[in-house]
Amino acid sequence: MADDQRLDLPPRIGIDRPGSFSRSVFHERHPVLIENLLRDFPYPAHIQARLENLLAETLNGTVPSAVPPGPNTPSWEAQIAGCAGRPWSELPFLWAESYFYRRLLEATEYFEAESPWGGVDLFAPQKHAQLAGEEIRSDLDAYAALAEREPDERRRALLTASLWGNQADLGFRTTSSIAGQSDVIVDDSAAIWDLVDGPGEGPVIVVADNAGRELTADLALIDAILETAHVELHLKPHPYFVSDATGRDLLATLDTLAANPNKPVQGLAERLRDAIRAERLRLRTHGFYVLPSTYRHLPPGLAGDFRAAKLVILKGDLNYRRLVGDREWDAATPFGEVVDYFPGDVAALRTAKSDLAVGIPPKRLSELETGSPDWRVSGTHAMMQVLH
Ligand SMILES: O=P(O)(O)OC[C@H]1O[C@](O)(CO)[C@@H](O)[C@@H]1O
Repeated sequence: MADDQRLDLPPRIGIDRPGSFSRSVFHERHPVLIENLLRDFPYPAHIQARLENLLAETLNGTVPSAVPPGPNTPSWEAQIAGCAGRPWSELPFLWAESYFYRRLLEATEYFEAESPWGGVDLFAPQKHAQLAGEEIRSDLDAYAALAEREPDERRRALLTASLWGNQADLGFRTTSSIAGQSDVIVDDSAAIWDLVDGPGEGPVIVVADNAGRELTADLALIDAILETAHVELHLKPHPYFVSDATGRDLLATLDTLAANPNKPVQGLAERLRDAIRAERLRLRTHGFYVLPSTYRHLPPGLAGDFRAAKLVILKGDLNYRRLVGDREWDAATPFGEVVDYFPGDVAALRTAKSDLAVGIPPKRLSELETGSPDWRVSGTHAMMQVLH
């Protein structure tokens, strides 16, 4: 279980505390997630049984020593060696969740070349439903209307849309519905644009999170960034957490944009496709993005890419957990102090959907704790935090 061993870091968030959000993910959300998979796919009996057994194991069992099939075997071997035989209930939240999703791919034979279920994205039905949905259509109508606005106003709107786009996380919606947008608790947006427009030949790297409404908003933001910088969009190499965006999702999203009746949206699809062909927009992926490690343990190649970038924009809650460390931080701890290890300039854009946060001004923090006690996990509060 590679993670930072520094003794002065707060304890890791676990999944054992009754009443905690992290425990509810395993005990309330995952049973529904498995039920949804059994509803969405006509799995044969052996896959149904594997899914049910996996769920039971996570609720009451221990971690087996076998390494689930798929890429990154050496990393998983090392990770599992540190956890085999331990009850799931004792595992750190980040590790347990990441391993759970890897085991889901095993149960559904995702990596089995000879299986008819091999390569079938188990979350595709939910992703497709969102891409075909009314909410995306109305997002794109709003995008089209932005064409009339002043450049600064457009930029502000696109960054805000990408930030709140993170609410559209289908895993989160498994058991919770998000009740509206409250406020942006920390807003470092000016620093983001300064870095994007600043000197240097390096690309702006956008590390994507969810497909669907979030990726759609991210692509509109990327189009605006392309006016002053090259962009690299980093996607997951294979399905992982519920709606995580892969290359296949990106292509489906471009098709959705191209088929939209609004001319400005069709124009967006065309510019993005041209930018990909011309390699001003590069699509990348990396095995690191589907491991339980934090960003403190970046592989050297990816760390070098981040160092050379103008700015790295990390989207979403899971990336935030991996950046900050999934620990019981005092939320008033300065963001820069916690992430000063990061190899380059970094911006985190997330709606808060898990227990951790840092960089909240103390006065604001006490207002939140009294006025909106569930602000950390409700998805209704957002933050844009920058280290440079
Ligand atoms: O899609 P995001 O923003 O990374 O969020 C994933 C969310 O799913 C969870 O992992 C729970 O399943 C949360 O902890 C996290 O907030």
